[in-house]
Amino acid sequence: MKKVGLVGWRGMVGSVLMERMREENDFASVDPVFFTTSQHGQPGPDVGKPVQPLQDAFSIDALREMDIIISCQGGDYTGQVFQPLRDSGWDGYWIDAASSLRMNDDSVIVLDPVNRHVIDQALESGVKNYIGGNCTVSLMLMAVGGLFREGLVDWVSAMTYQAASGAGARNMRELINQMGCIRDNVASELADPSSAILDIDRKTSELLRSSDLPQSEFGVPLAGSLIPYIDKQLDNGQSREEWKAQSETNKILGLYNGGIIPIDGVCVRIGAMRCHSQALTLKLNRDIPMSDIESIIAESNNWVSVVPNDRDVTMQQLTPAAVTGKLDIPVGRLRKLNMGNEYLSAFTVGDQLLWGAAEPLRRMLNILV
Ligand SMILES: NC(=O)C1=CN([C@@H]2O[C@H](COP(=O)(O)OP(=O)(O)OC[C@H]3O[C@@H](n4cnc5c(N)ncnc54)[C@H](OP(=O)(O)O)[C@@H]3O)[C@@H](O)[C@H]2O)C=CC1
Ligand SMILES: N[C@@H](CC(=O)OP(=O)(O)O)C(=O)O
Repeated sequence: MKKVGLVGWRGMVGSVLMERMREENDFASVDPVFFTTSQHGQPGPDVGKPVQPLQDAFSIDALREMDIIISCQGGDYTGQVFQPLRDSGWDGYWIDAASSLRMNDDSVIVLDPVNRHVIDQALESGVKNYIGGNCTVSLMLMAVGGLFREGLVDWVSAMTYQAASGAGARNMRELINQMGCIRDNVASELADPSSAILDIDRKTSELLRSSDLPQSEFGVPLAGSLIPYIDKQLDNGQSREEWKAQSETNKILGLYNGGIIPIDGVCVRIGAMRCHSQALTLKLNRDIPMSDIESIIAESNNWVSVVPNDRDVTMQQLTPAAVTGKLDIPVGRLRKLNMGNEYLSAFTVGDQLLWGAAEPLRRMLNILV
């Protein structure tokens, strides 16, 4: 049985990974060793079989014992440990949720329902680093990867509606605290049906602009507002999150050696908890019937489904509230746009911690064992 070192399993992404591994009985087929940066020596988690006490995640000697390491600990940890571990001669498989190694030539971005062929080729040629993609990119490809696979896509514009979870656990808490604070601020007016809505609105706006609203994580209000900027600012005017769309998608699809498909858009943080949504405009290279488009999308993997472009069904099925905590990838609002029959609109929702983070890593581990 392969020795698998798990780092970052206590964090938000790591906990979702642990949940999925328990659900799928993955621990039965590996010999798991749990690492920590802060709780060295404490008992390991319950995974249905005895495990050693927690190992020191900074010990190169302990890490070197592993056949496979799977890290959800974040980019700083990867930056500190990965290269010294490789320099020590360790030749095992490194699976990582962090973005640090994604674009390296000796790494593959894993999303096996979309790029199993790329993964298989890399395994054959001896690649040892398998990195989870950016959540927004992975969710977009789980949704409309079939159209790329069929060679139908000229370009894509992705306008995103990204959940608080992408910014971290503390940000999720802050979003709820902001919501509670906004409600509490006008509780008496809300209880009185005759109170004036413009008074409620004025008090709420004043609170949003004041320092009384908790905002140490986001820096600004998210509840009752939105943030049209995610990740770092780049010199070309894109945010780093927007830059990832084209670079990571083309790498996942194995297109980075030529024939790049342009992908660009605006990434926006909204007050959802853990589901990212995206409004896509796809420029197709020919006019194909909607029924063919729907079948290509629906048949491209086991998790995607087409939601009919009907108001009631859309409101019930194509929302973060409906999708949260599930592996389902619904795609709806499919229609040809006024610009012409080659212009397709689509809206998709996906759980940012499942297919957006933990699930591709879990599946890569299973490919290796
Ligand atoms: N692919 C993607 O789209 C996504 C990737 N990520 C990546 O995953 C990384 C980890 O993100 P995330 O899971 O949000 O990080 P967290 O902050 O939730 O956890 C990171 C680590 O913090 C330590 N920790 C300290 N206190 C606690 C506590 N009270 N509860 C749990 N853990 C604690 C744990 O390490 P220890 O046990 O060593 O103390 C834990 O592994 C990110 O940095 C990013 O690189 C994140 C989101 C999406
Ligand atoms: N940037 C994403 C989350 C994330 O961690 O992305 P990445 O794995 O590319 O750093 C978001 O904020 O929603």
